[in-house]
Amino acid sequence: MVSDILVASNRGPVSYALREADGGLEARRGGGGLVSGLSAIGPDAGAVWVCAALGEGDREAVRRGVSEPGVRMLDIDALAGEGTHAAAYNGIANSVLWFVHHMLYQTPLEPVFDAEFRRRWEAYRAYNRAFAEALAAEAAPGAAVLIQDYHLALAPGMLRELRPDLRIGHFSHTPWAPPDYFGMLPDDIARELLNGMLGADRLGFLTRRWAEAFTACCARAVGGTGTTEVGVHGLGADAGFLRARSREADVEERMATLREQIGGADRKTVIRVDRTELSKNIVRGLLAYRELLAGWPEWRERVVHIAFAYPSRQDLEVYRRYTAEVSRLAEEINAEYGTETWTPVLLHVKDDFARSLAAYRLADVALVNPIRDGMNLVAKEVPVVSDEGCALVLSREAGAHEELGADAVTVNPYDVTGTARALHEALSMPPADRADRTKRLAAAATALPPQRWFLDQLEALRGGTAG
Ligand SMILES: O=P(O)(O)OC[C@H]1O[C@H](O[C@H]2O[C@H](CO)[C@@H](O)[C@H](O)[C@H]2O)[C@H](O)[C@@H](O)[C@@H]1O
Ligand SMILES: O=c1ccn([C@@H]2O[C@H](COP(=O)(O)OP(=O)(O)O)[C@@H](O)[C@H]2O)c(=O)[nH]1
Repeated sequence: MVSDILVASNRGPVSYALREADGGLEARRGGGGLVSGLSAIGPDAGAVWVCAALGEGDREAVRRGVSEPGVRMLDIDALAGEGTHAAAYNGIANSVLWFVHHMLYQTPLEPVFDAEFRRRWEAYRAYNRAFAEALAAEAAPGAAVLIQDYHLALAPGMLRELRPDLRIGHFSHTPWAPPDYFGMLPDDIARELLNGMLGADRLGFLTRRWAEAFTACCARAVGGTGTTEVGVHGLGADAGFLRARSREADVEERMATLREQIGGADRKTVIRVDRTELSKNIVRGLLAYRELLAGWPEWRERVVHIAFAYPSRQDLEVYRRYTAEVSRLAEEINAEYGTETWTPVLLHVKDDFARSLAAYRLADVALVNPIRDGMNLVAKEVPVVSDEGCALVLSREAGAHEELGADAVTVNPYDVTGTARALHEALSMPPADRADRTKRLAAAATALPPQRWFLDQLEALRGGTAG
């Protein structure tokens, strides 16, 4: 199969689970914002989406030749050697590059760039090469290839060598680290990474801030960005899809269940929906909620915090520890403040998109307080779906803050007391003000819908109007 438009990313639009009962394969929607954004494009665009097999179910699907239209899954371990995917995805992408861009290291102890790191880097190269080779084989002459994210930073340069005829784009869904922080990477690795990306004709970022940080890193480490164009495309929410999906029966059912769990009809709700991800700052969010109950006792019995923290990157020990800490803290708050008739925190850890939409619809306040976040689509989805208006408490370090800051209650994510105060302010917002702000937030959140976001990049890459 040769195609004129290719998309490449680690996580694809579906993943497969093996059914224990009969050994059959069950397809599920992939999680996270990259998939939410790109799925909206759909197979109608004529694009082929090349992605990695992420678990045993996916690998079995590749072996059995099971696939979805327009999706081509790569079994990286079969192509590049057993263990390559885990070493590249867990060992480099998520525990080095993600940590650098989100500035997550606790620097007295980490990072340590030693011989083990170099071995994992080899695997990261092999993983990128497997993608580059698959893309080179699938692409029609002169095709446009849009490579996604930090997992695939080397693929643009490798693909350029294999197929100089292609138009190659790369898009970063994460923040980009400022030069002083990026400078922690060994110099040769930093240069290899930047030069790999600069193999693309065009690089895209979610905000001007991340694009400028990238350009500054290039200026320092490799003397500039050369002929590669750098553009900004602020991925927005898909209003049509979200509004229709959030009115379906399964969402209504979940709203009823949530209302039961909340208790009293006049109780207010503060919601959050995230992967259990270090950068999402869930622990400080819970600490802030506890300070709200301590410092503004009038909210006791009158508010419930619904926290959806669905599993993410559980192969990494630091994520497992973080997940346990989130549960421990939620239990502690419930033990400290809960009564016979009131559970202050409802923590749910199972990935359930319909339930998330139900929470979006009924929330009074949404808490989005990441330490750093490329965009944060949850902040954009809530105002689109909300039934009666929802106040948004938003970290100034989320990419979404550039577009939504004017109508949100802004917080410094490290300032727990400030976040507690912001929650109080948001809960106290007069309903008319809240509804007006929600309308403006929804308009800003949908300014660049995913389909447009994708087509703008495609046009710019093919030499049309730059975004
Ligand atoms: O694939 P995972 O390891 O499970 O992680 C999920 C995704 O997380 C990151 O998403 C980012 O993309 C969003 C859309 O542009 C953006 O709103 C958000 O701020 C980012 O965190 C990651 O960049 C993706 O590659 C992952 O698939
Ligand atoms: O149970 C859920 C809850 C949410 N989401 C979606 O996951 C995405 C999270 O994207 P965001 O940009 O906020 O953060 P990321 O997880 O990509 O860092 C949003 O589109 C959510 O609607 C999901 O797939 N399953």
